[in-house]
Amino acid sequence: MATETKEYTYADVAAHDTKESMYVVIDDKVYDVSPFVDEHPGGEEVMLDVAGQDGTEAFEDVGHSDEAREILSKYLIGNLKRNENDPKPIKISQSAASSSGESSGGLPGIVYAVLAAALAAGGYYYLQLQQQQATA
Ligand code: HEM
Repeated sequence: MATETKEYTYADVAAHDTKESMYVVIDDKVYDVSPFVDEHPGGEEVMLDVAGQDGTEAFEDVGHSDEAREILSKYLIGNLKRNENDPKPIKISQSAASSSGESSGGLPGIVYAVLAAALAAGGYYYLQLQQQQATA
């Protein structure tokens, strides 16, 4: 009740990554879910996977019910104060898959940029073609 909008940094959250004291970030809000770990219908393992981290994607991927969201809201302790170099929300399924192969960093960004450029160019030529056809 007394805890209103306290601000936590990612480092504050990361310090609570055990079953006994577990903070988790969901949608930039910080939850102390320690009392719930044992009760979680999905098991404690998955909770431990996101303990002290941003579990937004993991939480959303499961498609939790409104009831689950209500339970979550009971454990709200504050807001996350994000810094630029904080890690991105982790995704359980991906972190398991990507642990085997190490791909070079920066690539996805370039891939998106090239795709966007290709789409833009494609759209432009398509419009030009249409105009040519209309005036012919
Ligand atoms: C952090 C706070 C969390 C809360 C309060 C929470 C709450 C709940 C609740 C109430 C259920 C029962 C089904 C429902 O109502 O949707 C559930 C199921 C489940 N949760 Fe969570 N959950 C949390 C985090 C997570 C995370 C991080 C994962 C990671 C993948 C996860 C995975 C699952 C799975 C797999 C089930 C389905 C279990 C089954 O039906 O056998 N949960 N959770």
